Amino acid sequence: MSAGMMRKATFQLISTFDRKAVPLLSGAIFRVPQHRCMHGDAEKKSSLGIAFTQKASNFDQARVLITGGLGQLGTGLAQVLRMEYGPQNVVLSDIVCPSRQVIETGPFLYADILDYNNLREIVVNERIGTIVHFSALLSAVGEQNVPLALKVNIEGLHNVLELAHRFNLRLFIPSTIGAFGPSSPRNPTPDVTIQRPETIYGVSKVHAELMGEYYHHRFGIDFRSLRLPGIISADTNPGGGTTDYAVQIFHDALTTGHHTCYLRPDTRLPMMYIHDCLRAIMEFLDIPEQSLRQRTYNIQAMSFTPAELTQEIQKVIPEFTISYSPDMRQQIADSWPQVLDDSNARQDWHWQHHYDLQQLVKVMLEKLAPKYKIPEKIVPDEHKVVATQRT
Ligand SMILES: NC(=O)c1ccc[n+]([C@@H]2O[C@H](COP(=O)([O-])OP(=O)(O)OC[C@H]3O[C@@H](n4cnc5c(N)ncnc54)[C@H](O)[C@@H]3O)[C@@H](O)[C@H]2O)c1
Ligand SMILES: C[C@@H](O)[C@H](N)C(=O)O
Repeated sequence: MSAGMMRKATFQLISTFDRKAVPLLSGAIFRVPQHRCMHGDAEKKSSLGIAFTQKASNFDQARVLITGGLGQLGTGLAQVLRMEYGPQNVVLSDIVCPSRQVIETGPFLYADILDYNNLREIVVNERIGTIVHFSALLSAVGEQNVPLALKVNIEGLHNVLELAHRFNLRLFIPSTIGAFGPSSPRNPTPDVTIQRPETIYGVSKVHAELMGEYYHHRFGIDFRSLRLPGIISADTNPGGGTTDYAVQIFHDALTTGHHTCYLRPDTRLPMMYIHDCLRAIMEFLDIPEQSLRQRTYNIQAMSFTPAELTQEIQKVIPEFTISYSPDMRQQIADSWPQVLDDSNARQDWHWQHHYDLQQLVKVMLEKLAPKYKIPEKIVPDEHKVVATQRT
């Protein structure tokens, strides 16, 4: 399949989420790095001492490994990467059982982020050139099991950094709004400011940002990170964070008609529709190194409170109701940014979000209604999502 056809196919895939709101994903993202094992053309000498150039074949192309790939973000990213680069060139991995669909759509491997030798074996055997490191315990589950969060989020990170160093891998590790704390400015929160998070998740993500940047400066590793808001998706479930209500509320609106929210009605947090998130990752990884003034960028799309989200849902489902019963997640949310300042991302690599609150509500209801066998007319035509290119 030609590159153009692949991009068209990617667009078609994306258009199953939302027919018009996502543009074509651009050019080559994962340039083949100078892998120490075998990548690229190489000057070799035969046993007779005759020099010849060994051409890189498809077999020698560097490939992408996604760790923690069966969570909320991994399968979606694998889908878009595979449409661009071929199913075999993107290896999903996790420690949980893959669905039949995962097994049928491309390579999947068991990979415990705490098992360095197994990871090294995978990098060598699978000719990995880029790691997208998604394995983590999120903010709420991290607080419930701090020893495990320390292991997965910090020891796991060290394993990935060591592999990147040894094999000269490219490394993308998402960070989060949770990397800020109560002493950070909250509205807006700039890229470089006080970072004193009060969750083990946040502490481990600041550690990841700093360690990644250290490995970049010290060893030249192409480390990149985006501080993501709460991600909202209709296709996958969130993994135990503080922003999860903003997904569950849509399921409740279409089933029971009532949502009990664990946050107060006025709790404002940055959020993003999954398409914008996946597109941001793809675009960010495609930026030439010299265009990046920093290695870790904030990205922002929308910020809303549970009360504002409810109002927007009620425009489509007027009988929907909400009640509030704040729990320990309230304290976490109160320490996080309300709005991220992402002006550096917008300036350096032209980041733009496409989905605002109104479009988010429409696309989520449109996508979830058929899953609950609710006629699509729940979203009246005038509320259907239309393409928007925000300027
Ligand atoms: N989803 C969001 O709202 C959001 C926002 C900001 C940043 N992020 C970051 O993006 C990344 C992916 O997020 P997500 O929402 O898909 O997370 P998730 O919780 O849904 O998935 C994490 C995955 O890590 C796996 N995992 C746990 N322990 C592991 C181990 N020992 N070895 C290998 N894998 C292990 C889990 O099985 C799970 O599938 C995380 O690093 C997260 O911090 C997510
Ligand atoms: C914000 C993000 O890091 C995750 N959804 C959490 O709430 O923990």
